[in-house]
Amino acid sequence: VFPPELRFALIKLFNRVFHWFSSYCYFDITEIDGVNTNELYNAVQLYLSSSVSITGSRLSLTRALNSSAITFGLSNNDVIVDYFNGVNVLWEHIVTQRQSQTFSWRPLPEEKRGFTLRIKKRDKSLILNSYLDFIMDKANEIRRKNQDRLLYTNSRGGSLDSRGHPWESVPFKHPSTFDTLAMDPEKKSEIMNDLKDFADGQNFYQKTGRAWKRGYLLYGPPGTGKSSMIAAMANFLGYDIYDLELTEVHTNSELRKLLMKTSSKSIIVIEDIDCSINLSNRKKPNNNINSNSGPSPDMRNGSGFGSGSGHEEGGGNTITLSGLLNFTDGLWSCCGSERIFVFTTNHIEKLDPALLRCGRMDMHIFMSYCSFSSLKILLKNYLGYNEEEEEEGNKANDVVLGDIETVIEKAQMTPADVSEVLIKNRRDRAKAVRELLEVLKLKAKANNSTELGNRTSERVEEEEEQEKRALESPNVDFDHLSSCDNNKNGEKEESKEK
Ligand SMILES: Nc1ncnc2c1ncn2[C@@H]1O[C@H](COP(=O)(O)OP(=O)(O)OP(=O)(O)O)[C@@H](O)[C@H]1O
Ligand SMILES: [Mg+2]
Repeated sequence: VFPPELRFALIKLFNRVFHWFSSYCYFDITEIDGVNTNELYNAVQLYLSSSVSITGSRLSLTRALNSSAITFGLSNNDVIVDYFNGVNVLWEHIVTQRQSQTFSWRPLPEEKRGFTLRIKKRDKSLILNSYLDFIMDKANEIRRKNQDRLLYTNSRGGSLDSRGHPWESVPFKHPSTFDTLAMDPEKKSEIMNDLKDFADGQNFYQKTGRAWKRGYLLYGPPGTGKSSMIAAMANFLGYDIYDLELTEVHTNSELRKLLMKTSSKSIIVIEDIDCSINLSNRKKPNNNINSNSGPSPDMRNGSGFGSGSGHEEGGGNTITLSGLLNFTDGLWSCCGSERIFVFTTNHIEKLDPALLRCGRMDMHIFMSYCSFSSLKILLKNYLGYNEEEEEEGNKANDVVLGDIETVIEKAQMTPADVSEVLIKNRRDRAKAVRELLEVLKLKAKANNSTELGNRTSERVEEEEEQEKRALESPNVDFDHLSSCDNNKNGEKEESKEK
């Protein structure tokens, strides 16, 4: 009877009047907001999954790819009541069919899903101020517990994904823990305590006015467990890892954006920091400046790392030392909290003093060759070797272990090499230990002879030098046998003679 416009207007009016008298207000949280995925939707879903398990009447079960836990969710159009700070709220999960595919950069799901939150109008401020934050925190916590950890990388080279994120993530499943990590037990517990203090240190950092972050520099030869240590740290604290590939970052502002998109409770890792950036070019613009006196003004202004002034070589990397320092230390580094920076390198001597100076990286950890105390951990983990148990009888093994102890420092084997030997023989404990001793002995011997060799070659070089000096006479023919430089001299003198 009514024309559609009038009908529409009436419905609108009715709704308005209804809302005026209703003591409730409603908030819609849709799964997709424009073209971006709504983070809050995912958070609410996870959050409700933790409380839904008891009260919901109909639940949907999901298990994410590679995840270790099943999550419960509200089924379509189901309702659940939650209780927060003395206030009752009602959540409804609403699923409708999407009408027509509107234009978008990526295909949208067939269904339109969203949560509706119903609260009393008088509770509005309380809920909006703290409830949603609470949900976000809780969801992060649940995610960490369920999915173990996430490993993020920026391997896409600056391009963003459909959600506008520069980071790509996969579930992080590294089994390394501080128990499996072979290193000096004292050093290990020192690091563990440091991490624990950091994680529990919110009040301390607040009180002292420091940003809640910490930096570790891991250095040592390849195969000594630097990457394993990072995994162990993540597993110990339950943090996500952001593996930052510096060579994929082109500008300082890109670096800053990456930082802004990291979550708190995370470890930001830059592996092989000496290789990630071209350090040799760095010195070019600052030839006259003593690099030991900290970062020069030039470097601070942006001609640090990468291609010198940053504009040469067709838009190569323009990441600068100052950019990197700002990344770890500057105001931007505090845009989240509870973050750990870890840099690794095989050559600490190649790093710029500015990166090493006090307070920049809070702890420098040297990952060394396998020591006897580390070996004991490996023996326990790989062979089930138990010291007390062994003491009772197996004297033969004790002798072998004693021998190993005397030779292990000389051998300079990495834990990676040692584990290789142990894995190969893990079925036969005695054989494994014997073979390890053999390998260690060989290695020690080789090290000894190269040391000797080095010394003798030094001596030989010296003698040659002396001989050369003796031969450096006007006689031209002899010079042909020596190095290029002498050769040139020779040619010159030859032409002179002519
Ligand atoms: N300290 C250690 N404790 C236990 N396992 C270790 C240790 N060091 C190395 N390994 C073993 O050796 C392998 C290689 O170690 P890892 O990748 O951690 O070395 P790295 O120091 O990061 O080497 P690189 O400098 O080449 O990156 C690991 O898979 C691990 O099993
Ligand atoms: Mg490594």
